[in-house]
Amino acid sequence: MTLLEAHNLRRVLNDNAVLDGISLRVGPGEIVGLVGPNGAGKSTLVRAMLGQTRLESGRVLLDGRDIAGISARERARLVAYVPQRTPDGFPVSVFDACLLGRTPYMGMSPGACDIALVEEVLEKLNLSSLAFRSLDALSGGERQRVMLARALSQQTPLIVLDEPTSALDIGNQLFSLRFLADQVRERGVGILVAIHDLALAARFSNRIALLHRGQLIAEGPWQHALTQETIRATYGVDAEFGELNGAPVIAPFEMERQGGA
Ligand SMILES: Nc1ncnc2c1ncn2[C@@H]1O[C@H](COP(=O)(O)OP(=O)(O)OP(=O)(O)O)[C@@H](O)[C@H]1O
Repeated sequence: MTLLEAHNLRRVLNDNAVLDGISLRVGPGEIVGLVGPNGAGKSTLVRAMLGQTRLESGRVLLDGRDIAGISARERARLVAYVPQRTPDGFPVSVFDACLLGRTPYMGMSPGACDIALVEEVLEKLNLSSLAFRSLDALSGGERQRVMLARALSQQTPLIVLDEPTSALDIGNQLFSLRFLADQVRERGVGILVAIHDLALAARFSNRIALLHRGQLIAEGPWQHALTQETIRATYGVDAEFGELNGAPVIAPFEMERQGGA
């Protein structure tokens, strides 16, 4: 079974193919790490796979059905999205922001089980002390952690995240990704995560999809997708690989100049 499938997606902006024939799938119980340099098309692909982008061609299947034919409410029961940027000017409490994640299941107002679930998620993510603070009054990293809590409150079989650790310190980066990996193991959730940190991507993903100029350059286990050749061709840097306590280490170096200067 596949939770999310993209078939031959093509998106052109300003005569530029931002997505150029991309096919990708995410199944239950796996984390797919989407990596690639700035402007590669990661956010565009993420939004396309959520049915939020007009496409020149291609189609996206969510839970086996064309996403265009699935209502917003049903989509929200199937997939939760953590966007790259948290909206400003959103003066609700942390608790209410997470409760919004329960909207696809609620009638006019939240039930006791919705409230209990949000309380539980906030506690598990060490956010209970912020529950009644306004979202607008939080730091960037705190807000990013709340957006993850909101997505988890949605209790979907699929979670799509666009750079969910970009504002987090190293402790919270590890904590958040470990928490997501636990969701995969315990609940069989499928995850698509766009992320810049190649070592973290390698450590937590079952599969890596490497995007460059709108095309998938490599896809597979990180040892296959992230090689000196693919990193050189996409990021324009050299890389050395290692392992520390079982965790991959990927160190970038400036490429040596050919022929000197
Ligand atoms: N509205 C737009 N009009 C024209 N070009 C756009 C528009 N939105 C995005 N692009 C271009 O599409 C390309 C892909 O952008 P996208 O945001 O998907 O990249 P990304 O891989 O997520 O980058 P980053 O790592 O910097 O977040 C970029 O070259 C960007 O400039």
